[in-house]
Amino acid sequence: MAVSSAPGKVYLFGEHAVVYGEPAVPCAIELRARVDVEQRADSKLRVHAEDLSLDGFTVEYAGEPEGRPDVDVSESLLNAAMGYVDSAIEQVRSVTGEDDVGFDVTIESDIPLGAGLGSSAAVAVAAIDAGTRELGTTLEIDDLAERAYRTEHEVQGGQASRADTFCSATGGAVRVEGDDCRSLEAPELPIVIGFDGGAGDTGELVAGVRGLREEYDFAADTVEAIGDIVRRGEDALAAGDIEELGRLMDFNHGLLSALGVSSRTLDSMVWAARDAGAMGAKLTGAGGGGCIVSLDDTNETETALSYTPGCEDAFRAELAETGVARLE
Ligand SMILES: Nc1ncnc2c1ncn2[C@@H]1O[C@H](COP(=O)(O)OP(=O)(O)O)[C@@H](O)[C@H]1O
Ligand SMILES: C[C@@](O)(CCOP(=O)(O)O)CC(=O)O
Ligand SMILES: [Mg+2]
Repeated sequence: MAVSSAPGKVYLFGEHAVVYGEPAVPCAIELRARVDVEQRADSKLRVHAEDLSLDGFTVEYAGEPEGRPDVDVSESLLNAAMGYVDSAIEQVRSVTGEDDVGFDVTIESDIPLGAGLGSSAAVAVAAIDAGTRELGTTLEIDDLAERAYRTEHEVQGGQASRADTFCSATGGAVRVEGDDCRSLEAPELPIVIGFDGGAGDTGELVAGVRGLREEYDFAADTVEAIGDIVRRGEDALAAGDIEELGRLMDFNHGLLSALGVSSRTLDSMVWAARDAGAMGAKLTGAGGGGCIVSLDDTNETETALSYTPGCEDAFRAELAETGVARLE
């Protein structure tokens, strides 16, 4: 058996715009997905995912298509739910050339699903890493990140950036622009997260922004303006100017909101954080529901969020220095 874990992330800046070639700066956080992979004697895939529930049932399924879980949900929902693991296992088969190999896969994760903290990337990175190692191949981190990116690209309907997967594979703060992925020096950041208990569908939200961008020049300009914010944000990060980072995060949230990917609860959490004195606050990830990220070195934001209607959980997040971890 091989076991790997990989961290989730928050975006300091640049989600969505990064899909169209603008830069983005995500930052890995100490919430991890852990994936155990064991080769089977047959060619079946059996997945046990405690945290993935469909129609109220924990997902446990065996291979395609006859072994799909017997739950009353649409095919597209089923594909969105199983797609990342199925596609990660396909990557393992393709890297190793062992097309008929079967696996038992068990996933445990601290990262809420679909909430903008990069659970999909962490699961893809950890599954590909454990699966390839189970077959005797240890991938270089860059290769691992690239393979995990292909998984996200496939499941998100051909629309994904390398940001989440590179960040999860390497850990730390990173900068991604197209296929140029690099690690950044980052000061210690007082990250506070608010979670509304909900989720957004990354593929759908990305498609929504794409549509707006094609229809309206000013939406395309908005995407470019997010790129400008990220470039200013990099300077602020390099200078350790956390107040400026916060201002730029506020601006970034406004532009994401203009692109239609915020929600009432994300906006109320953002405002609660700002009212509590946070240096800045924005949604993180695809949006639609899920999490906001704010910067505050006092306890005020966390406390204010915990009393904010619609906020289910508020917590501080530590930067994860380690990306993929090879546990067994
Ligand atoms: N613990 C888990 N077990 C199984 N699949 C998971 C798990 N966490 C995430 N996933 C996969 O990732 C998808 C959520 O990814 P996504 O919509 O991109 O949101 P995010 O990456 O922001 O959490 C889930 O629908 C599922 O396919
Ligand atoms: C919206 C996007 O920029 C980030 C999505 O992040 P998440 O899956 O919501 O954690 C999409 C992408 O970069 O592939
Ligand atoms: Mg994702």
